[in-house]
Amino acid sequence: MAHKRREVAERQDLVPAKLLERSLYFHNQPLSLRKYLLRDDLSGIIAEFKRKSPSKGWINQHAPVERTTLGYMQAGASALSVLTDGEFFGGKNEDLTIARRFNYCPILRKDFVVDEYQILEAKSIGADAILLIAAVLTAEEVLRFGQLARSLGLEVLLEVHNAEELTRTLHPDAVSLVGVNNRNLHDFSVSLETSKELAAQIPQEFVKVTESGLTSAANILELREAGYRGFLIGEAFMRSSRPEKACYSLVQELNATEPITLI
Ligand SMILES: O=P(O)(O)OC[C@@H](O)[C@@H](O)c1c[nH]c2ccccc12
Repeated sequence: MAHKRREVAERQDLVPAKLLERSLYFHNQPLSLRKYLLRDDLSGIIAEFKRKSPSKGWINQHAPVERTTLGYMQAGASALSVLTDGEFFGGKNEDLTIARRFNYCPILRKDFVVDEYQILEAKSIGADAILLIAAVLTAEEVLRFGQLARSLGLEVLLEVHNAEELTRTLHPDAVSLVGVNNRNLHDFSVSLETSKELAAQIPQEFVKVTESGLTSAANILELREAGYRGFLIGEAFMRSSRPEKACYSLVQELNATEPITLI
């Protein structure tokens, strides 16, 4: 997080917050991730563009962001998640601006938010929603960052790993979706049980998203049963040389079990 703070300070030297804030006036009304996930004619899949990760190293160095994100949406994803962190995930802000230019759908900006400036930045690059990670934030920060995001029309997905993080940081004035991360931050192991166990503790008013380690239609159906409406999937798609095709196959697999064909 110290690295993130330095990076934000450098960017703020280039474009001061006041200047960035004034430019936001010209931006379009964001799309609601909540609403897209609650539609029952869509898959609920949030397809992620991620080149590398701390647990796996490089996952995909070559897939172009234009073709991949456009392909994800054509395949039947409900929304996109784009990593903009460079150090650990090989992303950049430009990846999100490109995804924005090519797609009409909610886009989640995935980064480590430690400063208000990053929220102005998220809006300025065309995001519709931001991620706040409970494990690295205080309850006061979640509230402050969440309210700023809301005032800009951005939705907040609060990421938690356990009940302690959930009860400590969940604030209805700041958060509209809760994401349960199945990946253990300490040893990177994944268990879908994490999502199953926490589901009942998340109040109804929040849209539930399950994150990490999802690989099959069976995983999605199982977690939908448990109350989840959003399914964040990165690696299972990105490890293919054509991530959008992997997404298409998963949606087809899901369609085979659905009474209606998902669009
Ligand atoms: O690649 P996976 O196992 O499908 O996981 C996607 C997503 O959940 C993961 O990238 C993620 C979840 N929370 C994060 C916070 C920061 C960066 C990345 C993440």
